Amino acid sequence: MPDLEQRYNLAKEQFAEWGVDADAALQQLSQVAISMHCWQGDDVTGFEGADELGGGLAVTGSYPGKARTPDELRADLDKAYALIPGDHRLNLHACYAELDGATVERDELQPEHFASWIDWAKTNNHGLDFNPTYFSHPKADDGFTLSSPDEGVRKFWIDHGIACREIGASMGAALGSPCVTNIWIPDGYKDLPIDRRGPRERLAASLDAILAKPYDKQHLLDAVESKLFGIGSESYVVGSHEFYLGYAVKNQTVLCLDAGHFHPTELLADKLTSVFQYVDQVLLHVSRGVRWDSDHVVLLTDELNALAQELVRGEYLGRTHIGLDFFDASINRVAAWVIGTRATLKSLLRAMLEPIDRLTAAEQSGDLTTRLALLEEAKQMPWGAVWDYHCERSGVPASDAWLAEVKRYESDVLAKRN
Ligand SMILES: C[C@H](O)[C@H](O)[C@@H](O)C(=O)CO
Ligand SMILES: [Mn+2]
Repeated sequence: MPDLEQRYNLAKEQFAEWGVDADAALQQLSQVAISMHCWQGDDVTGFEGADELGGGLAVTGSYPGKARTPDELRADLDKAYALIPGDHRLNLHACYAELDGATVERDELQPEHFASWIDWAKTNNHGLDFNPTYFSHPKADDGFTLSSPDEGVRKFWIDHGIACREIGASMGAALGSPCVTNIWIPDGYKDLPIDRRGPRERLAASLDAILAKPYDKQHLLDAVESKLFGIGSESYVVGSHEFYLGYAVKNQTVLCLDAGHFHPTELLADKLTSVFQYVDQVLLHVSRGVRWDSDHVVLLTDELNALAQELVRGEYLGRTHIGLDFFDASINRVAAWVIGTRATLKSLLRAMLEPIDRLTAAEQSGDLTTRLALLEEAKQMPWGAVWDYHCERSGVPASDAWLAEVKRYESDVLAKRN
């Protein structure tokens, strides 16, 4: 049985015959930092003592071993990162503040409440991204936050957004890498609204107030995220795709596109070349909806491959922030991170190993037969040998060897939590 390097060298030759440089693909892949989401580790619970998940979000499953404290969550994240090739980021939500038993309302959060996260990120070479938390809170219980008709409620959430931008900017400054701070709100109606206009006008004004203060883009990048519907907001979501696309174009914020936030047959891949005509940067929330926005763990699906192909073929990686957004409590949570992050990296590697020049030449000369034939043959090229070698060279387990590590961690650590 040839070792991984020998297998790689054989694969590399085969790719070279196709006109593809496998070394260059691995070099490009190693530059990609995926923002792994903290909320997969504890079913979006956070550390404020919330006992119910709000905002029309739902996590199903009761797999044992969920992280209960910041230290447990960081230990679980460490384990996951150790099984993924490359240096990656962490995406934090405001409800993961460390308050040491004090009561600090969300509109009063400060960078110091995230000091341990920042120290940990610095030590482990992770960039940080951030999100204000507009759900799982009494002031969001009626389904409205930044678009609420109640001025006091609206002000509270505007101040939360302002506090979170300050926190994001200080994370970015401390780590020397811009912190993408993403606004997603759950606001909407279960049933048919009469006034669709008022909430959207209020949301636009609230966003303007939150984003009024300019920050250095080396520290903070603002993003806005749309959604089609949530549980309890089936008929109307204030922050729809059209709303935020318009807002992002007008204000040149980053536009967040979540794979689960569109109609089930509507795919993100075809949206990228359109939105990149009008916005400079995109934040992707890589997710996997099954029949609805179910936030299943990301796998190497056709949909994910198509997304990666668009990023690579269009040379958009430098303008794209890739974050994960799924939460599954029916399987080992560390494994969920590893499966989803490795799948996302694999999709990018496969796209980087495509014979793009030959495909483009075929298309431009009108030889659509060759284009289709090459696309099909590309599927059986030995990209798996390239991936395994990349894992080994990056010091992480190749193939399915990571699973034994997760199982060991489960019996040594997770199973002892109750
Ligand atoms: C927890 C996140 O803020 C959330 O998943 C958001 O990004 C979203 O996609 C809501 O459906
Ligand atoms: Mn999302």
